[in-house]
Amino acid sequence: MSPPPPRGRPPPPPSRHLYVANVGPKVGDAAEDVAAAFAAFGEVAAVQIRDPTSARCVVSMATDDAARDAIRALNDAPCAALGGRKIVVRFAGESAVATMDATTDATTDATDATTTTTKKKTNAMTQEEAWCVAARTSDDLGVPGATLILDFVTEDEEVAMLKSAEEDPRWQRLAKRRVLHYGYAFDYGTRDAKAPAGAAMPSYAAALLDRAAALTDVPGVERALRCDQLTVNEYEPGIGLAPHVDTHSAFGGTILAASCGGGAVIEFRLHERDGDGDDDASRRVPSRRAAIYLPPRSLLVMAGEARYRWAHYVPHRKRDAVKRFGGDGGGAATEIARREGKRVSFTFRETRDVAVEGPCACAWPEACDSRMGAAQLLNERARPGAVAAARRAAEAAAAFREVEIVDS
Ligand SMILES: O=C(O)CCC(=O)C(=O)O
Ligand SMILES: [Fe+2]
Repeated sequence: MSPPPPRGRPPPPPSRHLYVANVGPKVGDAAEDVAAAFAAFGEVAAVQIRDPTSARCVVSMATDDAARDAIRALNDAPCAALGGRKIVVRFAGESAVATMDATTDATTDATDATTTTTKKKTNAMTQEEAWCVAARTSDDLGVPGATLILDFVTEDEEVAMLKSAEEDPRWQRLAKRRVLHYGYAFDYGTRDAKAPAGAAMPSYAAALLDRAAALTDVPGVERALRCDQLTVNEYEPGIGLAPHVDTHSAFGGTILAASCGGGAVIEFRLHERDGDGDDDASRRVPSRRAAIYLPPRSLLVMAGEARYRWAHYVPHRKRDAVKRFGGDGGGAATEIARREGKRVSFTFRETRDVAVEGPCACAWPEACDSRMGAAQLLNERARPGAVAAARRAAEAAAAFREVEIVDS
């Protein structure tokens, strides 16, 4: 008798094509998010996503070496660029690449972030659908506590703010953008701001914050004058910011973000969980997404749910899909806004000190680092049950705090 054939198939030989799992629209990633995550290892030639329900894709790097480096760094490890989710990365077999070629609805050519769409299936997903089409107004956005004020910054102020930032010698270079801090320096490791930034709040801040505090019917502006920290982010076209909730323990309840230079979309993502849930994907996919276009000289005020419960995110792409002003759904309701110039955002926050003020007491413990460790926040996407456990811990902590308050 001849020996039984070896079990399983041999692994595909090295190539520039990668099979990537736990990544894709099903778990909340647009093709450009995926391209941005892999771009750290070299040029990304294409990201192919099979359909809108897929959590797998084929990423084609420009070279075999870049593909090998991506496997080494990303396989079976939490991917920081994709919200800390653990992903699988292997060389793709010919069949995976061929299957994608035959059925792919959207291929993002990540080198210039243009999208070619081949409708080979009737339910074809276009890249614009994978994007979250952005509202023009915060009423339309529908995220409680988020208010956009158009033309808040005057043209003269915009010029002065950009000039003042440009001339500041303290710029800090991050992987994809430059940042500058005033008042207190934001620490990208702890996500806290405790150390003096080496510069007081700039001279333009007082007038802006005074005017913000005087706005009527804007939740949160009553705290504007407490802002003692400013972070300036400079984004080249195509660069974004990973989804995050600004640390509850480190910053107060109102965040104000002024946009200068260029516009961009900011997307809000809500991760709701029903009970313990045993569907892994339902824990990772945002249950709601809503985006809004931030034109130059606008001010976005985030308070309440928008600040504490929803993550915000600037997608890495050169074009945004935006609703037309006054669009009623008839005709072409969506237009493409190109990110042409640099966008420089000015984010004003109020620092807080847990040692003095105690932990955050917001109503959303599942998004609250005061009650959930930062590592746990990252892990919860990968580890079933972590959210429920954290929620139980948070409830226990809240109950304990109530006792403390009653006793004092
Ligand atoms: O660029 C923006 O408007 C957002 C900046 C932001 O979210 C932050 O600095 O935490
Ligand atoms: Fe933020």
